[in-house]
Amino acid sequence: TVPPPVCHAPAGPTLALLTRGPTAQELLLPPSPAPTPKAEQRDPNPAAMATERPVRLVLDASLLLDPVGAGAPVPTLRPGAEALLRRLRHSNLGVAICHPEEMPTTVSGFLEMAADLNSFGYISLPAPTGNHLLNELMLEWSRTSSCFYATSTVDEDLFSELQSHNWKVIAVDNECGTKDSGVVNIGKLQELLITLATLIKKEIASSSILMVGYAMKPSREEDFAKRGAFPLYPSQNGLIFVPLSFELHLASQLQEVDIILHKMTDEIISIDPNCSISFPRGISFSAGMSEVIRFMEEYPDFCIIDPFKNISPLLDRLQIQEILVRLQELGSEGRPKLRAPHSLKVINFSGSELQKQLAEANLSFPLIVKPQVACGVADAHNMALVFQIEEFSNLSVPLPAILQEYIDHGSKIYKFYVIGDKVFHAVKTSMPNANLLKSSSGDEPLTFNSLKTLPVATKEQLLLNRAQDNKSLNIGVVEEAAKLLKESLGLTIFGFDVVVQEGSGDHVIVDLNYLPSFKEVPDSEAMPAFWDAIRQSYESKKGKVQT
Ligand SMILES: Nc1ncnc2c1ncn2[C@@H]1O[C@H](COP(=O)(O)OP(=O)(O)OP(=O)(O)O)[C@@H](O)[C@H]1O
Ligand SMILES: O=P(O)(O)O[C@H]1[C@H](O)[C@@H](O)[C@H](OP(=O)(O)O)[C@@H](OP(=O)(O)O)[C@H]1O
Ligand SMILES: [Mg+2]
Ligand SMILES: [Mg+2]
Repeated sequence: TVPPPVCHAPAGPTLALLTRGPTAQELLLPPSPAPTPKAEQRDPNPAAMATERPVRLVLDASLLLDPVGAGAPVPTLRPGAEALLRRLRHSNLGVAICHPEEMPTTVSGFLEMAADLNSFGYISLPAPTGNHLLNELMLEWSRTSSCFYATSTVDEDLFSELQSHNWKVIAVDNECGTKDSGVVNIGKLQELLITLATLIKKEIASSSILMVGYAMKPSREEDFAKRGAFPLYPSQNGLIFVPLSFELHLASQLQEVDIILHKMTDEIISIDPNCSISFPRGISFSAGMSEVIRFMEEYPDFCIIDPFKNISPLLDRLQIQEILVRLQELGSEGRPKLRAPHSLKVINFSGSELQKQLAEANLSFPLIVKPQVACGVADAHNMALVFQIEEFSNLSVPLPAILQEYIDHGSKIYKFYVIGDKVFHAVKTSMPNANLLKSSSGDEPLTFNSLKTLPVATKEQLLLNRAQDNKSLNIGVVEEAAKLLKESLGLTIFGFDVVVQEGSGDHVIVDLNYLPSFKEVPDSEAMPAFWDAIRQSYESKKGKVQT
């Protein structure tokens, strides 16, 4: 195969940019963020100026390779490096991995593969000779971008050459440290992102730039990050996002951060099902989240999205029911009724009074049975559809449970998402009418997990539904409910599920969720709404504190 063209800078030690195909500039780095419109069109909003200059980050090989495995036949990444690369991949920074040219190909190949996997560029750094250490491309970057060089190897000559061209050097975890005052020294790789974010924020030096520290489970972080939700390079409305690391000292991270964004239910260890949940009562959290809780007790004015007490009711399907019942005054003449399903809390399924209780709660079979605990623990989504009272014996749904009226809704569900002051909704296939499910369940309850094994309608059942005269959704009624929910819940981002009852056309809200994934909303709409919601929440909280 023809060796990739190598673009060499002028004589002397150069950075040979190994490229395949287009010239180094296009290939080496993923497209940098869109350049700001020309000065005359520049948005006066300082946050818009945040997109003034692309930010480029060059990672030296020493930062990523596991020093313990040095010289091993197969190179390995240092602990934490894989997470760092994954986060940088979605950071909207221009990133390149740099390694000495004379490095064994087993190692350089490994790094080049890591670069390719993460859509980074890579730079092969020939042995330093003479006094020119930067090649033309890096010099050009210095002129057009804010540039950062992160390494675990001290090279004073390279550092001073970089700094003379306005590069910021970050030295990570190097034993001897560096005398050079301009170099930012940090102890652990996990500190790199927040250090970088702090430097970027300082570089932009606009008071409107806000740093958001987020805490959620890795899979949820990845889902958001892949959509571009967490840029390290300021979003269009001036937000910078960094992961909060529970392995580092929290207070020092929060000194740099303006907002905490969290999904506390991802950090729940257990919930006491026998006590009514009222944060913090009934809930035990991970050590990391417990530290965030203590921090908020000490600094109640710190902006957190969202306050634990506001989220707490959404962990409890009984409290969700109480919230939804309050909405029922909404209905008005000539418009579909918006309501909660009839429901009843039970602490066991064998109560002799059960039949009587059901009648008092205006409940008849089929019933959908859900754990009272709505999320945060593994079995929060273990449910059952029960067609007759006999099927309650040995029912596997966690107790206490909520028995809910099952609404025949033609297997169509409307997932509404309130993101700041915007309301989105998506239509998804849902469970079919009860008669279609009963036939397949004999005299047994239909048990399922709503996240993993929801018994949604089959193609045939969907066709059957088509024939029905399904009442359509009245968006106005639901958007009014969304507005009321937002005011009463005090939440920045939440979701709720609406089904339209066949026959009556009642709009029934069957579920309420905190910080859902709103996967169905296109990124181009969801991300700006997500960022605006965060900034609005911050500004309204700050406004309240100042008054
Ligand atoms: N009362 C009801 N009548 C008819 N169908 C229902 C009812 N409640 C729930 N469903 C159906 O079951 C699905 C799961 O129920 P629900 O949304 O309450 O579970 P969840 O575990 O809270 O799900 P999520 O992941 O949305 O939080 C709903 O999406 C809907 O398809
Ligand atoms: O994982 P727990 O704490 O049990 O709570 C779930 C929520 O109840 C669901 O609403 C989430 O699904 P969506 O993000 O699609 O709404 C669901 O998100 P996930 O399916 O991405 O994990 C969970 O957050
Ligand atoms: Mg739901
Ligand atoms: Mg839910």
